[in-house]
Amino acid sequence: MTRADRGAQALGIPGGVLMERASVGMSRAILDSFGPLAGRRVLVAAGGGNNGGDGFVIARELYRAGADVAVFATKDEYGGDAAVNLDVLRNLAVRLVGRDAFSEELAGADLVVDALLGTGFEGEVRGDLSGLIREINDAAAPVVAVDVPSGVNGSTGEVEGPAVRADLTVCAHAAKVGCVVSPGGDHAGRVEVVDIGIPPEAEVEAATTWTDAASLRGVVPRRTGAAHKYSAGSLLIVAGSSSATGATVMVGRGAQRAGCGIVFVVTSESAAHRVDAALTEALVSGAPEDGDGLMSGDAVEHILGMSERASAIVLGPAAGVGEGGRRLVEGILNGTDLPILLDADAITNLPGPGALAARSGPTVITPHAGELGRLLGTGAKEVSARRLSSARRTAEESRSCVLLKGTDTLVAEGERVAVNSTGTHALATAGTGDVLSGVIGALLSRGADPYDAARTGAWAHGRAAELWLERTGRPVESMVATDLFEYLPEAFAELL
Ligand SMILES: NC(=O)C1=CN([C@@H]2O[C@H](COP(=O)(O)OP(=O)(O)OC[C@H]3O[C@@H](n4cnc5c(N)ncnc54)[C@H](O)[C@@H]3O)[C@@H](O)[C@H]2O)[C@@H](O)CC1
Ligand SMILES: [K+]
Repeated sequence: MTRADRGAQALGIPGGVLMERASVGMSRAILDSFGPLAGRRVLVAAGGGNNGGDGFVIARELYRAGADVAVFATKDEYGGDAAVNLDVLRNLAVRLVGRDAFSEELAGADLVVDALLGTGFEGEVRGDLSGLIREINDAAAPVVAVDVPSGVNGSTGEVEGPAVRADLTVCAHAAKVGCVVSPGGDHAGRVEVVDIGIPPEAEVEAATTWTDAASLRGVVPRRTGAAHKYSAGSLLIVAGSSSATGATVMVGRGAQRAGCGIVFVVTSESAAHRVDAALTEALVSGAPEDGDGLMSGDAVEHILGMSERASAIVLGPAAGVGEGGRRLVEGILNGTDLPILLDADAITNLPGPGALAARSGPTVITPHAGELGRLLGTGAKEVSARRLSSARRTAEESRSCVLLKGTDTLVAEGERVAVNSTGTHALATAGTGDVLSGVIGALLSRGADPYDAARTGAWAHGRAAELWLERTGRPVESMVATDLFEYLPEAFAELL
């Protein structure tokens, strides 16, 4: 954003013009959501930088719309465009209030505009600003954040101290990373983007992008007229144990609904007939198991033999954790160059991200924060606090594609990170992760590259859950993972 902003100014567009356009657009968005504001009390809290400058223009615009506007400015002296716009307010019937009157204004406000800190902020909020932020969060009035909720790092989504909890965040030019990546994203409320007039010459290619349907056009591999079941994608699923067959079935059915031509399954010998009965269209075989009913290291040979008929492998769900599992994972990773997706127990069986770096074939891992925390040795809490950098770091150290699950599922590979746009908390239920592995595995088997397979899979999986909610009108709590199968085809249809 900073580079796009500077680029526009280097082309000759004055910073004050960008500020005016941003703030006028934001004001319109505010009025659309909370208007009409005639006679209503609005409190604008403005910080010392250009985010505060935006706040001054928004104050002027909402005043023009008839609101009773009070502005609290944190600094005594302003410079540049912010100073110009603060001076305009002195000529209008907008009340400029001091810190002593802030709390009282806040108590009487119908709407609060948070223009304290924007993209110029990082680290932990210093000084009196943290007190202001706490007060805003305790107030009854709805809160609109300008560009980024104050206290949220706009570039990473990290939150190190108090941060504003907004109902609406209005972003200039593009959604800020911090407004969509957790935990910052959980502070942003609804996110709206307003155009501020950045010309194409000043556009910057972002390292972090938003996976929406438009960004996936042309990415999903199509089945051609000359296809046979192998050319349409042949996936080998290595999963489950004698006592756990459900996950295997979920992966298989997810893969089938994501267009995989043929699914092979290898599972523990004593479970094979049950998986076979549940997966009508799949070819299921059993592999040697240990005393606990888990596939043992001895299963590697059988699995590698089966892999000769496959174009991708999904390795992991419910296969068990331990010495046998470790030998299994190691043997498969080193034994084939096929694209491999590792999930759940297969991730836990890895000694560290470096264990994947030596592979010559493509690898995708799909951990949640707990699994990634174990893999990195940092713990789930640290991963949850720094999702973007944790995913990036893992992608770098493992030289793999990393899908970090969450409400803001991230897909990281090399320098790139994609933030998924679909999904609902209905997905917070057992088995949905297995379905996701199957979907991504199917896309890998159909020839999609790992990054595209992972972000397409995440998008379609989230979209299927949204469609289930829309079509059935049922409460989020009642969704089960198998509900996704009916809606995956419709989700994919939206991408074709
Ligand atoms: N031409 C431009 O530059 C445009 C800027 N825009 C607005 O300007 C914002 C960026 O402005 P700035 O770069 O001036 O930065 P900000 O206004 O986001 O932040 C700078 C202010 O925050 C304070 N600050 C920084 N770190 C702090 C910390 N840890 N604790 C307490 N205070 C801290 C600084 O002292 C300074 O007063 C954007 O978010 C957007 O709202 C938009 O108006 C679009 C155009
Ligand atoms: K803000």
